[in-house]
Amino acid sequence: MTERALRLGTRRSKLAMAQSGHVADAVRRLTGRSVELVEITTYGDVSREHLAQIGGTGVFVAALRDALLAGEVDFAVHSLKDLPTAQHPELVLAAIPEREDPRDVLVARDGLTLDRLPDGARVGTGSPRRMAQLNAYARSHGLTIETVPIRGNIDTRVGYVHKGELDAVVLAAAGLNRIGRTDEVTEFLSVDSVLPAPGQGALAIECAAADADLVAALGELDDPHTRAAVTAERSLLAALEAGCSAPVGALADLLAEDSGRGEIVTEMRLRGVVGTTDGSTLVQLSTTGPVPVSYDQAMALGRELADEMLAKGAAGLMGERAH
Ligand SMILES: NCc1[nH]cc(CCC(=O)O)c1CC(=O)O
Repeated sequence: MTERALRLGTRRSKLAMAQSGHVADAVRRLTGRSVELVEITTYGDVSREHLAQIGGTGVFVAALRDALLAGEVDFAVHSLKDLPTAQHPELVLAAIPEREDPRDVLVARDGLTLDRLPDGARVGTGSPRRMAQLNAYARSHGLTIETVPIRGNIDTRVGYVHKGELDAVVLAAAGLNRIGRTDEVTEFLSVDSVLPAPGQGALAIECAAADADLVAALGELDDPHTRAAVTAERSLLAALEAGCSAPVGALADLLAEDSGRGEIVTEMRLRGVVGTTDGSTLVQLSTTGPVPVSYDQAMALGRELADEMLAKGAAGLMGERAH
């Protein structure tokens, strides 16, 4: 008897289709089963409002989860950074595959980089996190830039630069990589200047917790290092009681030392930032913890850093909390 095809619920955007396509291929290779894509439109795709105004996390995610819960699809692929931190009672993140480049990038006219932007340059981003860190960078480098709130899919955002309406836009490297447009990047922004969103560059593969066989099969795609890192980043975000539209950046990475016989990983480092969108105040801290990192340790590292950031006034910088 042949098993029926697995149904992968996906958004229609070019980025979502690319992500889902890659995961579908991997699942086919792994399970030998056929996988079909089922397109679903989410509120985040149709709304013209700015994301920060829609408020609330998970606008891209809700419709996919509804389809999962209704049994219309078997699994779904999300950009992890769009996923609310709260664990869904009936769904499980069966796999978090190896993360892509987590950095933000600049796509600017004439090959410009951040420190060569002209005075008064207009830089498009709808993300309070990016605004806060870009404006802080500008202030500390004696630049004057104007951050302009934009949103839309990658084509729309890059289009503002091509049409001459903006000098630059800031996007996630991973998104451009996945749709094959990395060559349009004019600068990969150092994480020392701009920390990415928690989970940026990682995907989450979600299915019903009750579907034990599928949970196990999809689990083959899991990358434990990525899972530990994004768990710490998302724990920080949750402990700050912030959502995906809050001005919070976080990045966990593994620190290695040369043992004389090759590199050995010694610690996990977690860096976090919160700031006002005008960049006048940033709280930026980091902490380290032992490896290998259990789930509980990753969670604890995030909470620990959040506590330190809150003690330095992080809560007062986040403004209205999105729920
Ligand atoms: N907020 C939209 C979104 N969700 C995930 C990505 C990029 C891919 C990723 O971070 O995994 C993007 C686009 C962007 O921020 O430029």
